[in-house]
Amino acid sequence: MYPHIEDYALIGDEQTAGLVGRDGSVDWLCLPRFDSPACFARLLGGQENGHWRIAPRGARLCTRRAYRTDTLVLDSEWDTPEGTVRVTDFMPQRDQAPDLVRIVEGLDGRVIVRGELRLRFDYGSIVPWVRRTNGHRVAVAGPDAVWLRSHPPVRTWGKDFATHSEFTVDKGEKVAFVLTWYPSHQPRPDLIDPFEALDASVEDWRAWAARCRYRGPHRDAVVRSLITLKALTYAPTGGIVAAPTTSLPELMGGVRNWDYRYSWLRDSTLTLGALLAAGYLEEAESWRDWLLRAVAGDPADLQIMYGLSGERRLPEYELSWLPGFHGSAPVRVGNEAVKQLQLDVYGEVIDSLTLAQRSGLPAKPHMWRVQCALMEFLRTAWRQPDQGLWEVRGTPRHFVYSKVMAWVAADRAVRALEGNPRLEGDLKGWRAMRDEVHREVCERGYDAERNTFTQYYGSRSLDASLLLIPRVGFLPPDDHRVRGTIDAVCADLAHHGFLRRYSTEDSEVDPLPGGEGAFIVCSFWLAQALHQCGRIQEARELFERLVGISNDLGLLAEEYDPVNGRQLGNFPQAFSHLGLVGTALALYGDETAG
Ligand SMILES: OC[C@H]1O[C@H](O[C@H]2O[C@H](CO)[C@@H](O)[C@H](O)[C@H]2O)[C@H](O)[C@@H](O)[C@@H]1O
Repeated sequence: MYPHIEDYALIGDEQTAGLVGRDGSVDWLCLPRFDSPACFARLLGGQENGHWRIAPRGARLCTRRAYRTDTLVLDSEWDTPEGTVRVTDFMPQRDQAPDLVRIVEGLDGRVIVRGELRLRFDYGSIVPWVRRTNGHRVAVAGPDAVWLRSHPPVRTWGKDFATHSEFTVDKGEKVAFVLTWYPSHQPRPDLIDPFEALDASVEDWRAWAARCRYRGPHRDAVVRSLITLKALTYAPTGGIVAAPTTSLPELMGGVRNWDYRYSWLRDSTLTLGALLAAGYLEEAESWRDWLLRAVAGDPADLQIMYGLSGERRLPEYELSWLPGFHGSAPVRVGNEAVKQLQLDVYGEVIDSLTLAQRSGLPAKPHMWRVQCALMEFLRTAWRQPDQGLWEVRGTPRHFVYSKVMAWVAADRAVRALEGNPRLEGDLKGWRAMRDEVHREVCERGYDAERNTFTQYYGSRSLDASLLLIPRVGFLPPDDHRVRGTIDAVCADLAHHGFLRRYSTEDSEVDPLPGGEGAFIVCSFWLAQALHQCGRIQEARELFERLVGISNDLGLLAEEYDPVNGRQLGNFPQAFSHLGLVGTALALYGDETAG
C-alpha cells in the first residue's frame, strides 16, 4: 500500500513546504504560504488532485534517497537497467516568489526520464488554463499563476489536462526544472538560476546547522530535527506551524484528521525552548516578537493558536472533493480548536518569556506588561474547566495539566517580581494564587489510593502530560507522587514500548470514534521524566527506540503505530521533533554541549 506517511520527504523555503514521495512525485504543496490552498493535493486524494512526478521512464520507487548533509536539499536516485539518475529537489530561499527546483542529473549510462505536471489549484479542485510562452509553460486560474521552465529547454506537451515531457540524460548531464508561483495579476517575477540557487541553498543550510551547540550522541538526528523546526518557521513573521500538512490521519481510515498549518502557542513555546537550548537565539527572538504581536490586546481574547501572521479567525470546514489519505475523511481546513479555552497556554507563554529573558534575548519594554495582563486574567480564569492541552472536543473539565500550568504562570510571575524590585505586579495576590492552585491540584488531581496524579479532577484516567510535573518544577523528581505517576502512566498508557497521550476509551472526554496511535512527544517526555528521576538507562533505551522510529530521512509524524511500524498524523510534526531535541539535550547535553 504505497504511500505510507513516512514515505514522504520534506522540502521548503521557510514560507511553505512540499512533500516528495519515493516515486519522485511532489504530492503536497501549498503556495505561496504554508496555509494557502494546495496546488498539489494528491497526498489527500488521487493524482487528479494535482502532483508533479519526475522519474525514469517505467520506474516506480527510487532506489535510495537522502538529504545532502545538514541541508533540506533532497537527492533521490534510481538505478535502472539503462543507468542511474538523480533528481535533486529543493526550494531556494525566497527572494520575490516561491520556486520549486528539480534538477535531473545522469550519474551513469543513458536514462530516459519522464515528467508529468498536473497543477490543480485550490486543494486539487481547479484545473488551470495552461499556455505556452517562449517555450515555457504558464498555468493560470483565478488568483494563481505558475510558470514552468527548464534548463536546457525540454519539449513539453499537454495531454489529459497535464503537462508531459520525456527526455534523455547521459552521465554528467543535468536538466533543471523551475516551477515559480506568482499572483496572476502581477508580472512574472525574475527568473532564478537553478544551479546557483542549489549551491546557495546547500551553503545556507550548512551554515545554519553548524550553529547547533549539541555535540552528543545522535547529533545527526538532532540537527535534522532542528532543520525541520526551522523549515516549519514562517520566516517573514517568525510564526511556527505545528506541521505543514492538514488531515493526515491519527488512525488510518479514521476521522481524527486536523489542519496543523497554524501557529499553536503551546507547540511554538516548546519549540522556542528547543531552539534556545540548541543555541538558536535569532529564531527564538523572532518567534518571541511574533508572540508579543499576536497576543497584543485584551488578555481575555488570548487564543490558543493563530495564523502565521497572527490572524485570529481560522474557521474549520471540510473539503468534500478530497477522499483523504487512504480514504481517511474528512479533510479539514481551518481549526475549530481556535475557540477553545486551554489554560496551559498561559503557563507556557509566561514560562517561555521567562526562559527567553534568562537566555539573554534583549527584553522588550512591553513584555512584562503582557505577562501582567495575562496573570490578571488567569487569576480568576484558572478556576474554570477547559479543553486541556489535547484539545478534546468533549465537555470542558478540570484537567490537571491545565491547572499545573496555571501554577507555572503564577510561579514564574512571582519569581520575576522577587528577582527584580523594579518590576511592578501583585506579588501578594499571585503568591496566593500559586499556593491555592498547588494545594487544589494536590488534593483534587491526585489519587492517593493509586499514588498518581490523574487526567482531571476526580477521574481514574491518566494522561501523559502529567509526566511534565517535575520538569516544570511543580514537584521535585524524587517526590513519591511524581514517581508514582510515572509508574502509573507507564502501566496505563504503554503501547508496545511507546506511550499513548490518554485513553480514547473515555467517550465523555473524547467523543470522537476510533482510537489513535502512540503520541510521539509523550514518549520523549517519559524519557526525560525517567532521566530526571535517575532512571538513566531506561531513559536512554527509550530515546534510542524513539530515534529508531523516524523515517529514513530522520522525519517524525505526530503519532506512531507500533504494531504495524507506521507513522500516523500530520507530518513532519514540530511537537515530535522538539521532543527529540529536548530529550537529547536533557539526556546528554551537560556532557556534550560545545
Ligand atoms: O485531539 C483533538 C484535537 O487534535 C488536534 O490537536 C493536536 O494538535 C495540536 C497541534 O500540534 C496540539 O497542540 C494538541 O495538543 C493536539 O491535541 C487538533 O488540532 C484539534 O483541532 C483537535 O480538537
